[in-house]
Amino acid sequence: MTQANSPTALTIRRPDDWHVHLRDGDMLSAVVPYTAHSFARAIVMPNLVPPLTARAEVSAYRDRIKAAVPKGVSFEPLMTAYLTDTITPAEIAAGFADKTWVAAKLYPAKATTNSDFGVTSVRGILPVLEKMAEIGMPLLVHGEVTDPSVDIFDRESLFIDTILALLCDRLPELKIVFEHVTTADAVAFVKSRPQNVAATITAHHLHINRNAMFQGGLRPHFYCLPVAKREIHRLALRDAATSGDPRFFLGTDSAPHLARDKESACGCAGLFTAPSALAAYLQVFEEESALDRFEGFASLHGPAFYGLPVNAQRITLRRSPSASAERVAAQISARDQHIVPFWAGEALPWKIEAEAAIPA
Ligand SMILES: NC(=O)N[C@@H](CC(=O)O)C(=O)O
Ligand SMILES: [Zn+2]
Ligand SMILES: [Zn+2]
Repeated sequence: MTQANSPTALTIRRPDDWHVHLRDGDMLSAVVPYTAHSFARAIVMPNLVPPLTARAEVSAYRDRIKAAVPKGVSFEPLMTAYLTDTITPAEIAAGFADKTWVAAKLYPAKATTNSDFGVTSVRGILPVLEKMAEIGMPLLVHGEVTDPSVDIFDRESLFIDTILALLCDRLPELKIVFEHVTTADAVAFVKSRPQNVAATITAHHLHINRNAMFQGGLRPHFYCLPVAKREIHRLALRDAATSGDPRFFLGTDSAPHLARDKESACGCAGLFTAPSALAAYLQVFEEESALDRFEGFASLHGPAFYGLPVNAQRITLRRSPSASAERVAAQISARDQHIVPFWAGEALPWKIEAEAAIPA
C-alpha cells in the first residue's frame, strides 16, 4: 500500500467522514460537493434549526442531501437522531430498526451551535440510552459540560469526570463515540475503556492549538467547540490518531458558517474544513511517519466500530508539487454571502485521484 521513503502516492479504500455538518438549503448545496468529493459516506449531524428529532424529518433531510450530490459522485449520508429530554426509547429504536438513522447524538443543552434543544440531564434520558445499549445503537456525544462558570478550556475534561465516566460504568455495553476530542485527558479516557468507547478526531485539532485563535489579533476562523487547547493536547491527539488504535477514527466536524456570522461581535463556533480535511489529515500522518496507518484511521476503524462494511472503491492520493498544486478557494459562495474554509487560499499538498473498484 505505502511505498517506502517519502511516497508520492498512496492508494487506500475510499475514506468516510464520521462527523460532519451539512446544514440545509443553499448552504447544503454549497458544501455537500466538498464532502462527497473526499468521502464515500458521512455521519451527518442533526443540529439543524429546528433540530432533527422525528423520523420523517430525517428521511426528508437525507433526500435533500442526496439531491445536492454532484452527478456521477457516489456519496451516502448516514443519518443521526437529535436526542432531547422528551424523545422516547420506542421512537429511537424504531428509527434504528427501519434504518432512518444509524446513531443518536447527545448535545448537552447549550453546549454548542444549535444545541438549545439538547439534553438537560443525562440521567433523565437513561431509558433511551438503555434501549440503545440493548439494540447496539451508537451514542455520539458532544463532550463538554455547560456550566458557564467552568473555564472553557476545562469543559471537556470535566465532562469526562462528571458525566462520561459514570455513563460508561452505568451502561458498559453502550457503544459511545466521544466526538471531536481535543484533550490528552480524552485520549487517555478512551484508551482506558474497552473497545466500545471510541473517538473522532478532527483535522484542525491535529493542526492548530489555541494560539491560532489569537495570532496577531482575534482569528474567528479558528474558533470552534470544543475550543482548540494547548500544544500538549494537540500532540496527544496526533499520537492517538496515528497510533493505529482502532478506537480513533476520522471525523472532520466540518461546520460551515457564513463569514459574516463568524466575523462578528459574537462569532459562531465551527470550522469549514471539508475542502482541505483529507489532505490536512494526510499531512499529519506523513509528518508523524505513519502513512501506513492512514488507511486504518480514514477508512477502516470507523466502519468496524459502526458495524458497517468498508468501502469497495479506492482512491489514490497523489502528492502535488507546490507550484502546480490545487489551492483551496479563498472563499466559497453560499446563500447571499460566503464561507471561509480552513486553509483558505493555500496549496493542497495531496490531490485526490480517480477512484477504482478493488479487484476481486
Ligand atoms: N464544532 C463546532 O464548533 N460547531 C458545530 C457544532 C459542534 O460540532 O459542536 C456546528 O454545528 O457549528
Ligand atoms: Zn460538537
Ligand atoms: Zn460537530
